[in-house]
Amino acid sequence: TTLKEKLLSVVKEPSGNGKNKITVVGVGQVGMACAFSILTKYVSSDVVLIDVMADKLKGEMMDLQHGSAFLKNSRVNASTDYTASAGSSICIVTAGARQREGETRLNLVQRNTDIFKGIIPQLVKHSPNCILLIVSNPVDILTYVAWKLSGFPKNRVIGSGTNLDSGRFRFLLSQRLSAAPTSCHGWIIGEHGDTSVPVWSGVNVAGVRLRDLDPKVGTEDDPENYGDIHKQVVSSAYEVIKLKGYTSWAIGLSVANLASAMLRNSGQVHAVSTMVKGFHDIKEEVFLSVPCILGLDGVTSVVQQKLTEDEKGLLLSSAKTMHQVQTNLKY
Ligand SMILES: NC(=O)c1ccc[n+]([C@@H]2O[C@H](COP(=O)([O-])OP(=O)(O)OC[C@H]3O[C@@H](n4cnc5c(N)ncnc54)[C@H](O)[C@@H]3O)[C@@H](O)[C@H]2O)c1
Ligand SMILES: O=C1N[C@](c2ccsc2)(c2cccc(Nc3ccc(F)cc3)n2)CC(O)=C1Sc1ccccc1Cl
Repeated sequence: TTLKEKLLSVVKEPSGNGKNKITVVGVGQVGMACAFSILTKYVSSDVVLIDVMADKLKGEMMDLQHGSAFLKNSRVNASTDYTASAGSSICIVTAGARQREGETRLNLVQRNTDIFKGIIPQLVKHSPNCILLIVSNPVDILTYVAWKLSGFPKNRVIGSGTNLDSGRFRFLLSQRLSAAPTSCHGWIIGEHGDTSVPVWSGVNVAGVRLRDLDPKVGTEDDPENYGDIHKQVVSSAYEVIKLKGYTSWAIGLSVANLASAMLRNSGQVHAVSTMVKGFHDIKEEVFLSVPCILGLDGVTSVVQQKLTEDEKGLLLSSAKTMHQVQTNLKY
């Protein structure tokens, strides 16, 4: 008998996975920030990393495993083989190619779509009941691609969308108002990134809408230029890239927050990318961000915001752009 057999008498062999198993595909800057945030915020005690770079993958796994004693005994595993992801409740996809100098967005989208062809069917095969949470860019289009490749119902294919945009907006607004970011309520919807849509009519602190105090808030002729806050959401993304070469912590924390909301079946509302055909007169099958109620089934409800004609117009033009790019994709 081995020392272990002398030490322990088995009552029952431990069964499969816990209910909070999360797989992260792509162990680059974003994927590792997601994994680290999930582990340190105790969102999951069972994280699996997947990538094609075997050495980087093993190194990141080992480095996180060595912290297990400080992570409430969370388990971290890694493999280039998708069998390791089996039974995941959430699969987070951050894998992707970086935009090359002068590369068109459409070319990058096709390259990332080709990468997704090797990822999504594998995740689906081993975790047929999971929620797919897409982070790779362009996130709204790639969430549509993941939905098409997975065959999942639309409630279980979610893009991080404008969750990060909204988080940056709330931080910047909190700086202007000297109130905590969690007390500054503002929703950025639509296409993630440069052409996102701030819903100024809903921006409020304790239910007091800034628009009710000053109808010019967020407009071009607002003497205090609150509209600059949304411009800064975009410019700060470029500034972080210029300063450190990539972004990681904010996106990692926002993705961990989404995972937590779903795993706790919380019903929390988050701006995430979902299939918006039928909302706000959108006729195309596209994914854009709107406020969604999140739970164990992914997106269970969409909040029907009252939008101005301008806000609706911006959404519709994003829907058209998405649709055009999507119809040119080969997958
Ligand atoms: N949605 C958002 O708000 C948001 C914010 C920041 C970054 N991003 C996006 O996240 C993505 C990742 O960014 P990053 O800085 O981590 O990039 P990165 O280059 O550091 O990491 C990408 C990782 O993907 C892996 N990979 C490539 N092909 C793969 C495949 N076929 N299977 C598995 N893994 C594969 C690479 O090996 C690499 O480790 C980019 O598309 C970026 O634009 C999105
Ligand atoms: O914080 C970021 N960093 C990225 C980044 C991370 C590593 S390399 C570039 C970023 C920063 C700036 C621009 C930009 N554009 C882009 C467009 C389409 C793509 F397919 C990929 C990237 N992307 C990726 C990204 O989506 C973000 S959020 C972001 C970007 C632009 C405007 C507003 C926001 Cl809230």
